[in-house]
Amino acid sequence: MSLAEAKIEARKAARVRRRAAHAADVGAGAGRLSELLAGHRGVPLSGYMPIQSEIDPIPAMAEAAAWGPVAIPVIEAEAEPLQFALWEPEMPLVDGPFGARIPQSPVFIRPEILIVPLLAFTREGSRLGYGGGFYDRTLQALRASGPVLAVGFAYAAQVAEALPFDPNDEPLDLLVTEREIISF
Ligand SMILES: Nc1nc2c(c(=O)[nH]1)N(C=O)[C@@H](CNc1ccc(C(=O)N[C@@H](CCC(=O)O)C(=O)O)cc1)CN2
Ligand SMILES: Nc1ncnc2c1ncn2[C@@H]1O[C@H](COP(=O)(O)OP(=O)(O)OP(=O)(O)O)[C@@H](O)[C@H]1O
Repeated sequence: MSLAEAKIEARKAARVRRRAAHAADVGAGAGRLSELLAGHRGVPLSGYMPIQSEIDPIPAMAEAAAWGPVAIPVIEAEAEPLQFALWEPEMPLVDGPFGARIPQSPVFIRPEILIVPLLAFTREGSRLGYGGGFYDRTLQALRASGPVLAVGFAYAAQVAEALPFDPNDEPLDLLVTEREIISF
């Protein structure tokens, strides 16, 4: 199996596990994320507007927004890093590419903490996304230009024993699930 085929298979398996976890979600994840973010108050951070069966970080983002700048990802172009637009609870949003909501009038910032959505993770800190390479490109660019903490946010059930690895894959620094905070 080629690497690309292995990633497709891993994504399929991960979607099944994530969907089941989402159906059973009682909302415990955002509390754990808040716990972690409380140690970094005022640091500019990026969350995300959940799509599909992603775990919901919005309550933790809303709390963090009381202390410092919070942003959400915006795709400016294919094969380019993501940009991050300032976000406030209840602000007007419009549909962006792939169904993720984005601000109507984006004001971009450089986050130092990225809450990263994912399909699957390993206990060694690898991550599998949707295959756009957006977070890989973004983390590579941010890591080259200054401090950044990549915090995966996922259901515990999204763990994989191993994931197909390509040299462009950027590792996570931390991972938060509804059960625990794992540092790599
Ligand atoms: N909530 C959230 N926002 C985000 C991301 C994300 O992963 N989650 N992104 C992180 O990159 C960017 C959006 N990128 C995405 C890339 C592909 C797909 C996706 O669903 N792809 C389809 C296949 C392609 C298609 O529909 O044409 C799929 O997964 O089946 C979703 C988001 C920016 N915003
Ligand atoms: N920094 C980079 N420079 C060039 N190509 C890259 C870079 N990062 C990723 N890519 C390419 O983008 C494609 C998609 O990458 P990959 O399958 O790892 O995406 P993903 O991590 O699942 O998605 P995402 O990061 O958007 O959540 C691959 O062909 C990968 O080699």
